[in-house]
Amino acid sequence: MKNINPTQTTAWKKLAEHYKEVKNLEIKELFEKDPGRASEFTLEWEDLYLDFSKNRITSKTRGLLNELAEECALPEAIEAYFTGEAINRTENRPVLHTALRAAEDAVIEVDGENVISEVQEVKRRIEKFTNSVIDGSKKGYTGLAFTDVVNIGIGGSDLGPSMVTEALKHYNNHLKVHFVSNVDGDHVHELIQDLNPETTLFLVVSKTFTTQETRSNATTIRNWFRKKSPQEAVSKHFVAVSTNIEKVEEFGIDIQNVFPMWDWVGGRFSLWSAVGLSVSLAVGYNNFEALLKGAQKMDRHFRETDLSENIPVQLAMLSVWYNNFFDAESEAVIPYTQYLHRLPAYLQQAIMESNGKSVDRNGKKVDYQTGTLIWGEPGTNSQHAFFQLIHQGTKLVPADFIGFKKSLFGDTDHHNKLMANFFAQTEALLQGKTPQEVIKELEEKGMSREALEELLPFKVFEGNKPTNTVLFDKLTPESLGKLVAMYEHKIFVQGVIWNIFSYDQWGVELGKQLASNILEEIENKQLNDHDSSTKNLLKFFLQ
Ligand SMILES: O=P(O)(O)OC[C@H]1O[C@](O)(CO)[C@@H](O)[C@@H]1O
Repeated sequence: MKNINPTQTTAWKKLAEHYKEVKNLEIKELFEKDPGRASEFTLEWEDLYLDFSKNRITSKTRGLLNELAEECALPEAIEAYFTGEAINRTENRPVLHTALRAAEDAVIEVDGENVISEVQEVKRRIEKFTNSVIDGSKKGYTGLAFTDVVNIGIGGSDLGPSMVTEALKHYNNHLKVHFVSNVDGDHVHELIQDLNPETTLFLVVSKTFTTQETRSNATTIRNWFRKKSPQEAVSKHFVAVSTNIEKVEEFGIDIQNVFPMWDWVGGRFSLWSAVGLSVSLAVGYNNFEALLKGAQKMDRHFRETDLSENIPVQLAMLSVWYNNFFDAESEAVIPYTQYLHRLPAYLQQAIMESNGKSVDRNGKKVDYQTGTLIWGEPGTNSQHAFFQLIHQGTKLVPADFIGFKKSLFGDTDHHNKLMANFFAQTEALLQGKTPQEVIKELEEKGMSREALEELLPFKVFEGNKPTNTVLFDKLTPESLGKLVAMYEHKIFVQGVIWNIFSYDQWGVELGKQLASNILEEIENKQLNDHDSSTKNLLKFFLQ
């Protein structure tokens, strides 16, 4: 991958000039002037309809953003990504979550070995295991079939599987799937008090198998389980997903019960591997496979489509436009389905752990903005929570609105209301409400001139707030796969443009180290040297 400072490119300089022409443009005027605007800035692909016309862009902006992508050598970078080049340079690893959903006959080599056969082998194991748990042929230590599954993991070993399991709840079978992640003991104790050890399967999911939270939760659960069952029962109830077989064995999980994963899969991109075992158990292997299929289709689209028509590329470049030229610090993701209520949390890790970097690929501190802050909640709940700030606050918050033409239960009354809000919000954010419109409205209500003038400034909406609308036919495993892969590739593109390494996460280490030192001090009631704030806090805690 090339090493290019984006701000030194010709396209960046042109964009900086162009920004001055565009920054005060009103999107609604652009619509008035150009009847073809909506179709110009819409991409339709399979069951996905992406409308990005409600953005502060013109055709020239789009052209320049595409030039920037070209100048930053994005096409070559995409090839390096898909073909297994070690683009995670600080860990010297390829980044191959795409191999997990590649076609069976694909050839992707790591150290001269085609990894696809191994991937397929693990998938067959996932399938067999899933079927045996669902049909009840795999039994617990007293001969009963499993009713509950607990995924023990954190970060990428939790957020992806739990987001997808929630998203696909409609497709669930009889198994109840739970997630425990936080090292907060109240999380795990709250969960186990209602579980029957005879009918519960535990999946200990940890790429490294060294993560404090996961090891603590797994230990607590194993101790609880051991009190209620004979020693040999552990092998019937505990399964692990990890790259670290040694540590798994040391922990006491039968080696036969280990599903491997690989160093070339980043934790936050691992839901497509055996890390997604909980998903497969919850919705059945065929649905898991359909999820992968959706992602595979998005991979193809991303790899094979011209930059200007490429969905993840266009979304990424718009995000760069707001982040680096408009100084927008955050982006909201608003899914109009309750099923996707964990999507913002999932994307927080995927996006912020990947692109929250301030050192470029030369090891030099960047002098431009990188990773955006991500936040969101489902609509319509979010409308009654933080939309006030998006509509009338001082900050610019570009937002992705994600909706579906059909609901899953087919209640059209509700769905029409939901989607009316979906369309109304992006329109309101675009149009705003002018002083004239407010005056007219208040006059019609018979308000006195004096009262009207006092109220006027509070009732005006500036509008001109950018949104992308992502509309799918229906929330299915396949459409979800496409959606998640779309964001994964958006992350990749932004990392290329910002010239940073998106696939390491050194920034999470320091806190872990300090926590382990402080734990020792707390346990021994012996405080070491700290800043006076931390020292006082620790003293207060220990009192
Ligand atoms: O799967 P593991 O190794 O337990 O790691 C869990 C999470 O911890 C991190 O390394 C850091 O928070 C994430 O990247 C990862 O998803």
